Amino acid sequence: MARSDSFFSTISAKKPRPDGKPALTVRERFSALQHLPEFLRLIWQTSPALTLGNVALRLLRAALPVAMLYVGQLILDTVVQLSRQPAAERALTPVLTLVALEFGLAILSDALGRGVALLDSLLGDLFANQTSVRLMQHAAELDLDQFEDSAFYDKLERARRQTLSRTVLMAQVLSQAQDFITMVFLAVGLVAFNPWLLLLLLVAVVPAFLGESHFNERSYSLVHGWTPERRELDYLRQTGASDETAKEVKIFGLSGFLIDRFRTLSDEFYQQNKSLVIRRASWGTFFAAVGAAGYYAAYVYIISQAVRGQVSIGQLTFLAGSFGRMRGLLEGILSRFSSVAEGALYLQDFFDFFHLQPRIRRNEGQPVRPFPRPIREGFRFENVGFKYRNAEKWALRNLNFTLQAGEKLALVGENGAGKTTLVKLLARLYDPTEGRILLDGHDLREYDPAELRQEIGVIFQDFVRFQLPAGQNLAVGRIEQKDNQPRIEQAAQQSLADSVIAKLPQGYDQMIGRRFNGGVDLSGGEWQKIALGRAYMRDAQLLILDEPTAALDARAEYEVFQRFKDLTQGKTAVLISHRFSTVRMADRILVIENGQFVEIGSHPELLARGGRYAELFQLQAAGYR
Ligand SMILES: Nc1ncnc2c1ncn2[C@@H]1O[C@H](COP(=O)(O)OP(=O)(O)OP(=O)(O)O)[C@@H](O)[C@H]1O
Repeated sequence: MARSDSFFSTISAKKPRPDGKPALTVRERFSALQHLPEFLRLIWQTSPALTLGNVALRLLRAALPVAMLYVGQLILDTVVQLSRQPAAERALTPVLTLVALEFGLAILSDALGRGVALLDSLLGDLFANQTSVRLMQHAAELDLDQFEDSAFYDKLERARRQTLSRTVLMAQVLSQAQDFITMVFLAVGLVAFNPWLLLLLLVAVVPAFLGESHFNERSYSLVHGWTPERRELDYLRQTGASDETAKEVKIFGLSGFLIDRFRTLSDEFYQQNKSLVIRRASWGTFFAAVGAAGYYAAYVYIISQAVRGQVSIGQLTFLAGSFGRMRGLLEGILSRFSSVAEGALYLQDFFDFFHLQPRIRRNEGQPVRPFPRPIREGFRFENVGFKYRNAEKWALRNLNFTLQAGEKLALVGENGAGKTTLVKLLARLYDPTEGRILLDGHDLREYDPAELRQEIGVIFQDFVRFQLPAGQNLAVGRIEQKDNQPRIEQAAQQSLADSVIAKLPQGYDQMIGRRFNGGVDLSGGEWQKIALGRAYMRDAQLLILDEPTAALDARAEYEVFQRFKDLTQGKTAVLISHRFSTVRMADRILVIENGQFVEIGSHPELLARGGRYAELFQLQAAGYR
């Protein structure tokens, strides 16, 4: 074994982790244990009754091993005593009573063990379910911006993987307490006989503990450092075989490329992990031998005491049994201790995720401005600039204009000009990096974001194709109304989705999307009509359609916008489209280029001005001539 790979070199030197960070110090490892109380509180909150029951059964079970060993001692001593008596006086009853007692204890121990396992599994399932719910709830509160950060994804991923494995940690912590109590009982007998035996026990077992905890830390570091790659592995696995990607993977013949990448990454992880588990197994064997040597030294000592007549045969079995069990328990406790500490390291990731706070939220302690009903003045952009997280370039800069109440405003600009970004700022999915947006004269940040979003209906170009029945797919626009069939049908009519749904074998109850049984997929334009219906489900004061009509044929798009104009009478609306035949229907058109304001005005005004809009319009019109 190379020097740099040996156990002693890795335990003494601070070797960098695979993610480039230095290995964790012993102190860091111990400090992770501070998360245990919070973790235990979560378990308690999951089900106080199951937790109490579990603890009670474990306490009872903790006392059984010493009781059984003691009964064993009594049995042997009674047998020896009886064997020395004249044959006629040898009554079996006292021995049989003791054997019956030991039998009873054995049955009880087994029943308690099964009871504990049952409660562990019930509590574990509940805990995993509740944690998944909390995870989804918390993720829903976070900002969009946080979802676009890869470090955030790593945290989310680690927290997600935690939900199941944490139930193992729970059982480990509880077993730890149980075994500790058993050990205290056993130690009392052993110390009374000879306190040095306890010391011998510690000396025999501690090296194994140090080895275990060292390798646990290495394995945590490996797994932690590999989070991004493991995410990539999941991504590759899914991309290689999923309904969403199958089409392009086949057409472009990508499977080889994806499989190669998967193989390279997974092999690399396998190799690193393999070398770790081999070293772990080798050192583990050595330390187990040290432990066994300690046990046999003690055994020889106890036997010699028995031969000298200083302890009875019964005591010999009791002491040897106690020592053997204690060794097992202590080894178990110590090695479990390092996996508990390792589990606590993972807990850190788990709680880290839950401690992430959204920035865009209701200001605690400050009065919230009620949302204006109706909006009187509109939205005013004052010198608004926005830069995406980790981006060099400004997506929007120096934006000054007013979206007047009741106005239909179209946004025009080339790909990447910043149109969608502007809409996201209006919906407060992000806050401006500089400048501010005023609604009726007050900063958007003074309103409750939840209320603001209720008053805004946005359909994005990359709207979600929910794998849900057709009716519910529309109802997601206002999910509280999911059982209001007339309302859903009205929205379908308004968005032209009604004719799509009429063709489905099960109408509004037809599952759409191919993921689930009996699902029917729709064409791009048909999906868009469904998504548009979501906008009509809302009673929003501001409606935003960010190119949700790109896949509609020209006639359908024309009709959609004609209706949109009629149906949103008196409401404020923002439309994004690359088709000028649609754009010209708006009251005013805002042209942006590279995130900057270029011009604003009605279609005739902008044409007359002969600026950028006129140029783009002529360009498109020329294509049709
Ligand atoms: N989540 C993001 N993170 C980083 N940069 C982004 C993100 N989304 C958009 N951008 C960048 O911000 C700029 C503006 O993008 P935006 O989506 O607002 O353009 P758009 O005008 O809507 O374009 P299109 O007509 O193609 O839909 C682009 O340069 C884009 O690359």
